Amino acid sequence: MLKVPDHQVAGHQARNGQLGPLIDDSGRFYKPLQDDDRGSKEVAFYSSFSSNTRVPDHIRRLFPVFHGTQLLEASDGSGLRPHLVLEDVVSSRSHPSVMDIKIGSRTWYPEASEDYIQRCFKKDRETSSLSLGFRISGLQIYGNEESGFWKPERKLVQNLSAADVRVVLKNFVSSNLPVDPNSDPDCSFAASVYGGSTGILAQLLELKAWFEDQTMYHLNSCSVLLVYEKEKVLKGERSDAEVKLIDFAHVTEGKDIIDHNFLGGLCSLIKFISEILTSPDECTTKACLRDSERDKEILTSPDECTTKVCLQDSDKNTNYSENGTIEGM
Ligand SMILES: O=P(O)(O)O[C@@H]1[C@@H](OP(=O)(O)O)[C@H](OP(=O)(O)O)[C@H](O)[C@H](OP(=O)(O)O)[C@H]1OP(=O)(O)O
Ligand SMILES: Nc1ncnc2c1ncn2[C@@H]1O[C@H](COP(=O)(O)OP(=O)(O)O)[C@@H](O)[C@H]1O
Repeated sequence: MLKVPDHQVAGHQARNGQLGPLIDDSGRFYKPLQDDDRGSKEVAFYSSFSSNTRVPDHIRRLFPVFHGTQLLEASDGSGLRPHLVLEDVVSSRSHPSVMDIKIGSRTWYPEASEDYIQRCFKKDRETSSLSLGFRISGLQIYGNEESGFWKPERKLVQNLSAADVRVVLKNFVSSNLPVDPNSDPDCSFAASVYGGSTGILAQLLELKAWFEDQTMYHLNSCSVLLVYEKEKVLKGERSDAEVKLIDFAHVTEGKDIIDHNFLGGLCSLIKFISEILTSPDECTTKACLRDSERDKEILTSPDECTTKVCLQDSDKNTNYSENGTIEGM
């Protein structure tokens, strides 16, 4: 029996009669192929990647397992449609905390249509992509049985400033939910989720080492999904924190060239996470910016804004209201 996923945090969703992914009880994730060439491109990537003997096993396990394609009734009622059959990477967890982070300072690529490039370029400028090399596309953080999940609105998440991105990466591994305006994220799960020899940082570093070498694929507009189960951490069990790469609708051939765009974004994410582990109370960037308007100033007129840069920790400027939205942005 197919159903709408409970723990999807970004992308096209199968709710309200729309076209989106479905899951079953056996741990499979069915992603519908879109009408244009995005669907066929993603199938081509998974087919190539899953049979590519040059991909080492420790890298392969950072991608969902691919089980081919299957014709299924689409979620929008339009009839039979081919779907990618993938491993459902959250299915083994009952209350997964999940974050989707789109990697790369540019999500467009020269081979795309002019219209697509313009749309991507606008989103990259308006989000943290251009300034940081990545943007948070969506997330959910499990609190407890009473509070359930904190799942901020996607548009809000995508408009975070550099400083706010750091706060959200801290929130993701904190026991106090962001809805409490009086408490800073305590980062109490940082060591078990981000740290350790098998934690998220170690997995991202393995990925980075591979991207320093591989020239087969350029992962344009692709995301890393960070997943963990809070209850395991609370029980003192070994953390199940995982990194999985998803969304390959815009992959292009590497043509013997390093994927600098992905590699740069990944390095930036690694820096944020490393700094949370080593100095959770300190400011990430030397020049913390008061708000995202300042980010834009730096990008548009870098020489003019140096005097305006504020050295104050802008964590203090972020307040979460009771309904989970972020105030003061
Ligand atoms: O439709 P939208 O505006 O939600 O845009 C989708 C994006 O949502 P977002 O920017 O997060 O709001 C969406 O981004 P996320 O996966 O949510 O990060 C994709 O970029 C999607 O394009 P594609 O299917 O990968 O080609 C985007 O779909 P298209 O607009 O390219 O169809
Ligand atoms: N293999 C998977 N297992 C579980 N969840 C997934 C998987 N692939 C994607 N998702 C969920 O679906 C969301 C959107 O996926 P994505 O492939 O980016 O779709 P789109 O092409 O519509 O943007 C992700 O943010 C994640 O929550």
